[in-house]
Amino acid sequence: MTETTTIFKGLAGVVVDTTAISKVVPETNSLTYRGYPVQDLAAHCSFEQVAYLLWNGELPTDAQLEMFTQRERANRRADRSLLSLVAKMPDSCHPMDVVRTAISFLGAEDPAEEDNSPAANRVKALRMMAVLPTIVAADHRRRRGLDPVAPHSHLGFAENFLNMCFGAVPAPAIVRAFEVSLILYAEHSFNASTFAARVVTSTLSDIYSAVTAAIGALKGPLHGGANEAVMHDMLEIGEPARAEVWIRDKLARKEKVMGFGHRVYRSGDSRVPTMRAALADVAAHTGGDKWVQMYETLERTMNGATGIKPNLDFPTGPAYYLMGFDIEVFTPIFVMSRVTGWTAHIIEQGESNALIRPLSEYTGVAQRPVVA
Ligand SMILES: CC(=O)SCCNC(=O)CCNC(=O)[C@H](O)C(C)(C)COP(=O)(O)OP(=O)(O)OC[C@H]1O[C@@H](n2cnc3c(N)ncnc32)[C@H](O)[C@@H]1OP(=O)(O)O
Ligand SMILES: O=C([O-])CC(=O)C(=O)O
Repeated sequence: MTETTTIFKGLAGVVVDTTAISKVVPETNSLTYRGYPVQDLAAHCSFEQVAYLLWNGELPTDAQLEMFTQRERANRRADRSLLSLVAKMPDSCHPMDVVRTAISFLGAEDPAEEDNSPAANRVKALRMMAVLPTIVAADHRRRRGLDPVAPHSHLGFAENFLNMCFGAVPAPAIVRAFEVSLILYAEHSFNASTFAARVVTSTLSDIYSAVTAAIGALKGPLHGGANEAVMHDMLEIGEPARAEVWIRDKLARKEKVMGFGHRVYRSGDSRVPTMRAALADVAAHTGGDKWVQMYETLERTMNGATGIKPNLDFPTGPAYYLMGFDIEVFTPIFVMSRVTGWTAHIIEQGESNALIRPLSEYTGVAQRPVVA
């Protein structure tokens, strides 16, 4: 083992391991999943096809997709104990607490929890992907005082979730914009939540524990929680005409503007143009022009003042708001998508494992005796 005393705060710039799942190239502003540009996947694929790709390395044939879709649809129902657990969660807790608890409970219920083989983990990953929308939608409706809507086995993943949330499938343009957001959110190399999942997996712990840890990491506003923060900020701003002053004041107070900046990208997030176009489609269908204007003013002012560009959470915030979701459900939706990337990484980590345990430089009190 080689040791170094150089400290890379936040592991910035450190290459920790290899991965064959996705590649982020900040210089060319590109992101590929298993070699396919994410923009092409968003233009031509369903979320189910992308999940299959992440787990299996190749896009499915028609027959493979048919079998995969059937298995996903057959796993959508949450059992009574899980639904009653969701119903018992405090109204005051964040919906991310509900999904974190639900995944932990699924692990506790699974008699094969300790089987960490890739085959078993693929089965568990599909189950989590299939049941998470049922949990998120039931919790969303519960908070509105509504009964849950059961999953439908004849609807696609995105349509079924929207139907479970709103009791009807919205216009095709809204369904497609939502599905595009899921595809863009699915995977992003060694981000903080994926890394948390890999750390847990590296101890030979189980997939549910790793996903639970990842959900905890995603919740924070420097990571997935930013999509909610963006919309809270936009509502606080209220009108596009106030956006410029709002952002200048924020920067003058040296506060971070949520939805901007990225650890890896320096000249813009590769996924933003695709999601920005999806936001425009949603706004056109819902009369949400005001939020697009505010988006543009915030982007322009931030760029002029700092050169810092929006990340994916910036367009998804107003897009989800215009689709009709309560703000607190934005990050759980991110979980519904990213669970595919997390579990692909959990399987990859398991197949070539080394315990993840970095070093630290001690800066505390020098050694001293205990005086009895
Ligand atoms: C899906 C996702 O997880 S995407 C990320 C979502 N998170 C957010 O949108 C939260 C807001 N953004 C941020 O906090 C940051 O840009 C991060 C955490 C995403 C990445 O940050 P890091 O790589 O650690 O860079 P760091 O936070 O040190 O920023 C570098 C400089 O840019 C500034 N900066 C970076 N992002 C922002 C921002 N959003 N608003 C204002 N200033 C910013 C920092 O203040 C810092 O300035 P300084 O050098 O003068 O101190
Ligand atoms: O890569 C990151 O650090 C954060 C991010 O954009 C993501 O997880 O999608």
